[in-house]
Amino acid sequence: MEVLHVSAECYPVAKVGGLGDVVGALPKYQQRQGWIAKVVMPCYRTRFLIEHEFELVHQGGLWLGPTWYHFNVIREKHNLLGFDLYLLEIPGLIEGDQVYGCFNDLERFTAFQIGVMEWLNSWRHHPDVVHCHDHHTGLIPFMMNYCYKYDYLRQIPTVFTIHNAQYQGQFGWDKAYYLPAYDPWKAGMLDWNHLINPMAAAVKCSWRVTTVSPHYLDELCTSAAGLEALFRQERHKASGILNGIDTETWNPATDPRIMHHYDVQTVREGKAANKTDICRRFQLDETKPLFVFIGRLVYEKGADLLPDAVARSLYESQYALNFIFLGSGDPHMEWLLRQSEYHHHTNCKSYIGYDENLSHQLYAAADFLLMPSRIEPCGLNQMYAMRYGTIPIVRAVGGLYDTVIDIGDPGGYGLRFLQPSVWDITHAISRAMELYQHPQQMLELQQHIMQLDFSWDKSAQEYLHLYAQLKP
Ligand SMILES: Nc1ncnc2c1ncn2[C@@H]1O[C@H](COP(=O)(O)OP(=O)(O)O[C@H]2O[C@H](CO)[C@@H](O)[C@H](O)[C@H]2O)[C@@H](O)[C@H]1O
Repeated sequence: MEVLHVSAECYPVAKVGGLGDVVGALPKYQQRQGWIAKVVMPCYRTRFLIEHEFELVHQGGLWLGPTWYHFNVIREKHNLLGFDLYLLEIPGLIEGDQVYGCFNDLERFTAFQIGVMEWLNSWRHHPDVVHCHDHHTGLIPFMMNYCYKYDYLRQIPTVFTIHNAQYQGQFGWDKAYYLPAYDPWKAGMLDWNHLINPMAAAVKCSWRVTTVSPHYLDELCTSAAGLEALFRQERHKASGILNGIDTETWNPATDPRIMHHYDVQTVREGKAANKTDICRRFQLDETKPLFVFIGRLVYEKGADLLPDAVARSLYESQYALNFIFLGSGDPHMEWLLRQSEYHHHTNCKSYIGYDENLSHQLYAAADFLLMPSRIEPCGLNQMYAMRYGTIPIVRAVGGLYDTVIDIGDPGGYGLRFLQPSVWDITHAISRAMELYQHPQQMLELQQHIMQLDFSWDKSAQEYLHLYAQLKP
């Protein structure tokens, strides 16, 4: 069985968020389970490209409307990631190390998808499945089905995984000429609300659709940024497969990014040593419980609620706790967090920016991780936190609902709250403070969550079952 993953991100080549983590790990686990897994992504000029050796495997050309682009496909030479990694270079269009947010994202990602189609069309054999991730690859299932040029690829099963349905990549019909000629009777497959919507097109045209947690799939049927009716309609071919985590990259016993390694037996001392380091760096009192938030600063993640929750919790607890925020994104939210630090500088610190090393160090040092998400398709941070013995405080939504059980419920090991509101977050923090007063109970919980199995093995198996059902 051979699967080709198509994605805009793949760790450690280029990562903006959780999509990169998943596409960097799932193929590796699939490969270990005896399949052939390959990844193709755009060739950004990241450090990975500069520091590793690549070989040219294909040269071709593509039309983006009236414009002709030459493209190359290069392969990483030494199989460093545990699977074949292909980068699609389009000189003059995909330049620089930026993944998203260029003025011409539409052209970059549409050309990337057409390039993938052209390359696939030239293969002498077929992959058994083409697995696309999120809207940047959402036009591929449509092109495989309805573009005359790619008739040869129609029999290949396609799977589309939704990591975040908030971003759909819509654009106007005036840009329809970017696509290679397609059956005009099928134009409706591209349309949602009078726009070309790659996310909707992928849901309609893929053989199977998956979401990154079962609960998120249920939520999409009632709340999907305008696509609810579509999800209800296509529910029969959709399933929720919970993400795993790469337990080799994320292992407190070996993680090269953290200062003090530890395991289940040494978690108390190990976390204390990491906490001391971090608290010294951020000039915080290490005897107080440490709460951290790590993530993209966007409305979905509820980051805007944090400043008020911090102020209230500090006031109620008489400044008996500390916060560190690591994130970047919406400038207004960045400003809010900076203001929070300014007003409560003895107890609250923020690092505005992206820092992979610091994120690992915070998972290792913190007592609690806050995730007040309004929307969370799966969430990886809570699983990383648990692997590092950090107790998650999460809003019961999407994958957070599927992965964290409240300590008040049988078998529980985390803290859950219902509403994305300052009041609910503050209440959850006060429950955590109460727990912190009982070191033995904390230790038992830490040891328990470190042993929970969130590895990819089970989920990779579920994808295998799914692929096996797809017979051309
Ligand atoms: N400033 C920063 N510095 C360092 N590291 C940072 C960082 N900001 C974020 N990260 C890292 O980026 C990743 C974020 O992953 P998430 O799953 O939480 O979110 P994201 O919303 O990007 O992913 C989407 O896709 C994933 C994968 O399917 C789903 O889990 C998720 O719910 C969905 O929203 C984690 O590895 C985190 O440590």
